[in-house]
Amino acid sequence: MKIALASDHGGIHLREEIRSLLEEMGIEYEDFGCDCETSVDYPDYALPVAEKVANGEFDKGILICGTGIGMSIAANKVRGIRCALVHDVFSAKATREHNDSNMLAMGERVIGAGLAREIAKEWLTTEYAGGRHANRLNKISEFENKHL
Ligand SMILES: O=C(CO)[C@H](O)[C@H](O)[C@H](O)COP(=O)(O)O
Repeated sequence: MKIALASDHGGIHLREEIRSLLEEMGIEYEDFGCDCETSVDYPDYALPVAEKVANGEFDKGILICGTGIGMSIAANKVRGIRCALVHDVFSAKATREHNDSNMLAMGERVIGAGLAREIAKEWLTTEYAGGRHANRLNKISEFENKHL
């Protein structure tokens, strides 16, 4: 599994935590920034990283900003992306099993490092359940193919 990782200025500390988690878990990743503590615009990070996941260059992506909201809104504009904004472990598991989410967004100003690590770990290790959920995802794909 290869993970694409990015944050804006509001998520750099949590991004460091996720980097060390990925290293501990032995998961390959590439960090796409941001590189500075000055203010940047989250779509400049969310959109290119989401495109790399959508085109298969990376298996999944993790995005962090102050709330995770801006990153998730931007990433979900890319066809084929199912980016889940998650701040609890139950939802991390559910969104992999039910939504086959291929991107995870979290907010550094919302949760602490310990919880973020637990969420990411659950999300990275939970498999998609398929079955009835596939019908629902197909409906989203059909809409995307028709309208985007
Ligand atoms: O998009 C967001 C909120 O929905 C992110 O949390 C950003 O990190 C945040 O908006 C950045 O805010 P700042 O006041 O410019 O640091």
